Amino acid sequence: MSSPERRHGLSTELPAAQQPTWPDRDALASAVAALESYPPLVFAGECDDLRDRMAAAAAGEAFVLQGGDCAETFADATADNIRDRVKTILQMAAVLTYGAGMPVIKMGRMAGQFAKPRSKDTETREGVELPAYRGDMVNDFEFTDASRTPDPNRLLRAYNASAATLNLVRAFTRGGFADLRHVHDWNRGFVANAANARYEGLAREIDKAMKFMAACGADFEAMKSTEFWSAHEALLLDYERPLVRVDSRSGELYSTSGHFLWVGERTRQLDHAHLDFVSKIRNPIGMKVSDKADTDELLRVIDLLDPQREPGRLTFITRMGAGKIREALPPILEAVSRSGASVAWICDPMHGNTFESASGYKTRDFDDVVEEVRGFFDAHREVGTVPGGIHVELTGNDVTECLGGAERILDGDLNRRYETVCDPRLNHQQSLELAFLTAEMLAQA
Ligand SMILES: O=C[C@H](O)[C@H](O)COP(=O)(O)O
Ligand SMILES: C=C(OP(=O)(O)O)C(=O)O
Ligand SMILES: [Mn+2]
Repeated sequence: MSSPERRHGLSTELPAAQQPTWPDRDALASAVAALESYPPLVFAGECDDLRDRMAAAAAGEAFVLQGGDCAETFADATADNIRDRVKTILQMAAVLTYGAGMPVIKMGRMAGQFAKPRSKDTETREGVELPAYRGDMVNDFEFTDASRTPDPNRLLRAYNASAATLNLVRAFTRGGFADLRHVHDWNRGFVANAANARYEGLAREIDKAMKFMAACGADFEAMKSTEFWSAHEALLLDYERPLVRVDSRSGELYSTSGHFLWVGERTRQLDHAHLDFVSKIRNPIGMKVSDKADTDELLRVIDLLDPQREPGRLTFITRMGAGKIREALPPILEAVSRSGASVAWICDPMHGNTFESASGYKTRDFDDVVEEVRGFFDAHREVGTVPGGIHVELTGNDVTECLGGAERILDGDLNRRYETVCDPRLNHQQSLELAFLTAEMLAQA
């Protein structure tokens, strides 16, 4: 049996928060050995390319859009769901590209987002206490003892679901589905809906720009495909460590589970395993930063993860809450700027704005989401730093999980299609609205 402890010198000595307790250690060892033998999902050279793209975002020459489910599930990894999520991201990206006047780096919270940190280790329903759902990579959402018991075979199912998802994403984005002319037509359909009349002006401007490009003889054939990157939280170390590989070109370590990995708010302790793990891989990496982040601690994180101050290496994904960002973000931006690090800044307007609705659903209000993005742009303007992108939990489906938006989803509507197994996502319509509103902010930035 191979030993994950010694593989590539990736330590398992350090404490790691939010890891499951696998009851069957032999099954875990077999699953880890199988993962070690599987082909990489991404190639190191692609990760290098993405690092270059992220350097442009850090410098204000590109804008990042990261989007996808809070928690992917095996059952929902269907062609239709994947297509509709990619379509939503492409539509948002087209609008943002126009607003920003810059390339948009498109990244799915996809093909690996199968593990979740939780506030509590257990969940209690009607007096029955079971392990919390920790993502399909660990256990099943169904509330039974058997389903909630962590099962290491799920690590292999997660790998397979990620491989199938990434394969289809690559096919969609390279095989003609991403044609800018289709994407623009879809967006015309969106503004044709009377509820979205507010966005007609911007859509008309984009229409004119497309006609202008066509008249100038722009090569639309070259715009039939696009780069699209995979990203997920590097949470479950029994999945991440075995998928680390030595790049045959450089001898350096890369995660091959996704192009971009981030460390979450609950696992970013400086002396713990997750930051140590990402410090050892060459991929572009991110870390979530809440309003509770201490600036001295962030400077030490930079020294650990980006000692060479390499543009594109490190991204901070801020998630502070609409009511806190204007106060909490500027001092952090100032301190990080002074350190000389060239980090990319991305706004996650979701995780600081979660609350329980009167009817008991975990939800977010669309207005809070927009307000946090506005606060993000304002904070960067105030300090003179670069707002580099947004990070959104979304789906291409017409779910009812977040309140508000032009369709005015109310608390009483949430039960109609509340389908997430973890956090509430913007639906297709709300996602496009956010893109139009962010494009307006970018145009003014
Ligand atoms: O996306 C992540 C959630 O915010 C995290 O898993 C915590 O959720 P919980 O408070 O429902 O456990
Ligand atoms: C758990 C998540 O976020 P955070 O680490 O910011 O809480 C998430 O992105 O789903
Ligand atoms: Mn989430």
